[in-house]
Amino acid sequence: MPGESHGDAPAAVPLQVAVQSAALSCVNGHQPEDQPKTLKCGECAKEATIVCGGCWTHGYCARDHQLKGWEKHRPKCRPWRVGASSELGRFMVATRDVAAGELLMKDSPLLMGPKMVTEPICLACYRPVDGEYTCNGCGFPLCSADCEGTVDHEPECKAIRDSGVPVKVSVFGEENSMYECITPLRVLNLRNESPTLWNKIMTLESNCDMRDGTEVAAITEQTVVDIIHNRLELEEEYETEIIEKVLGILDTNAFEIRLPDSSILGVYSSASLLEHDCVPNTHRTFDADLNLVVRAAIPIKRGDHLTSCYTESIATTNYRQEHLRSSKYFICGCKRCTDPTELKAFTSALRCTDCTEKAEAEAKKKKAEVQGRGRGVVRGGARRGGVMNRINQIQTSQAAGSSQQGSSSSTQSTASGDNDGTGPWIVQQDPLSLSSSWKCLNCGNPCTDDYPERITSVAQEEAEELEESPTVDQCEAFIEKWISTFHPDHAIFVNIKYVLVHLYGSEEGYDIEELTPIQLMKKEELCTQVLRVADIIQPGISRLRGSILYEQYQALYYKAKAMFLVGAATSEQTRRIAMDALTALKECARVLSK
Ligand SMILES: C[S@@+](CC[C@H](N)C(=O)[O-])C[C@H]1O[C@@H](n2cnc3c(N)ncnc32)[C@H](O)[C@@H]1O
Repeated sequence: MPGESHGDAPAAVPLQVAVQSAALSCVNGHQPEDQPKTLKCGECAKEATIVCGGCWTHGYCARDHQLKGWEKHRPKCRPWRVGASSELGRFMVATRDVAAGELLMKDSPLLMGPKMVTEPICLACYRPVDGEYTCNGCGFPLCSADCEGTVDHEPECKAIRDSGVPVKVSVFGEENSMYECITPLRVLNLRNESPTLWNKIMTLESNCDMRDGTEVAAITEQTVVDIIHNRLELEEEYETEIIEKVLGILDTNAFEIRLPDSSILGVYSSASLLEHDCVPNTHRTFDADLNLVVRAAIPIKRGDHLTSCYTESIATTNYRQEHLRSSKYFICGCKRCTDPTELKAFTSALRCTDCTEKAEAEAKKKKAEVQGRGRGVVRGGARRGGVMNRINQIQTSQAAGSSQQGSSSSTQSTASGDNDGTGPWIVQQDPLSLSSSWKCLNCGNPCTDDYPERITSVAQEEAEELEESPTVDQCEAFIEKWISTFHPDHAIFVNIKYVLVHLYGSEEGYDIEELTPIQLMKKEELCTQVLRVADIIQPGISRLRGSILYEQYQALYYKAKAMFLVGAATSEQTRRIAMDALTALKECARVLSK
């Protein structure tokens, strides 16, 4: 038709196929909202025979009506559909190729509330509170009278009011378990107050069968169920099974929303269907109205599942597996988890002492030979010490494209090297098996018993303590202490290096303007090391990459300036470093603008 463009309209899918898929994805006995029900043609209201192959939810009587209606449907259409399998439950599948950064969904919250254990926060605006103002109805601290009587706060306020015993929160600024039944109560309240929202939430996976008999279920039984039944006297209103189902749904599906001064929970309908993968292909953010915005992090192919990471991404395979098993009740079989090297990210790998010692001895021998041969030649070359020497070393390694730029010649360098999967790295042979042995990729020697787990947890504990109030010196000392034990890209190091990258430029005495060229190079090296891992475990659009790229830009920009000023770089060299800084900044802007 003249003037109409529907060349990019999705293919047509026979209605029968869509109905079968909907039946498959109809779990928990509920028909998901977005699946075809009674389908009429969007153009003429006749019985539909096909559906739009983009979203699989919009029906037409025939292809010509689909093409005619495409411009109208386009804004509502989406590039994914819901699928289902016995292993995964429901999941999302791309119905066409999707470009990195493309919007996949903008999901509004079905419900929000405090985390089960949280510092005291206002139950209306979620800002931290100090107890100066308390709700006249229920006694919970709020930030002001404006927050009293808000719709969000009403369910728990009413339940407490009705019980006749107001709450008294007396400890502030630290985690408090008095908040654990608030969000469950808000969900339960929907059963009477908003059946539509209630039904939407009830279609979400609760993992009830798997939770049954677990420690988590036992604890919640003693706390949340007890408070609701005995303290609030709502036993007749909410039976134990429904409270447990709500708790299971919250555990399995609630997203943590990080606000400027606190963290809360949000329940979302579509985004809950994202499948887990330790290398996700989507990126999540929250907009100002706390809608969950999901974009493709990398290019996604038609037929690929849309995935998100449910657990800490910078963590060892054992940590991720344990977290997913105990809180989401599944064993992750993703490519990262099943590969002993984690796709060469090496975030769980230890260092083989035997191989490292051998390599060090060889390196020493070679160095002595070279020094013996070169004696008399080097001496005349006026070995420049200090900054200039170091700058020269780094420039040389940069020119050679070395991945170990700026690192010492030590085989225990903190830089990422030997990442081709053959280095002296001790990895788990079968990462999904709890009894798997650990072996060195180089010499094949096995590691004794539970040593990897034990040493990792000792270092992890130390790292967590350090992260509470870290300093540059402490982070450097930590890396120095553990570098002979772990791969330089071990998750513990990546986390500490992430902190360190930011401290170089922000800690008192380490202001970005005041950093020496050596310190700027150190910051740059650390960025390169963290980015190597980030590119594998959080590729494309990711907060981790965005944040490090910004620090890399800063390091390069100030390095160019500092080197030029001390005469350590020519104009051409300075221009090249500045161009690298610009490239990092451009990529940072691309990543963070999504
Ligand atoms: C947030 S829900 C995802 C939607 C869910 N599949 C459904 O049908 O409602 C999380 C649950 O989905 C399943 N799941 C998600 N990703 C998985 C994966 N990679 N492997 C196995 N099960 C997975 C697990 O049962 C998990 O507890």
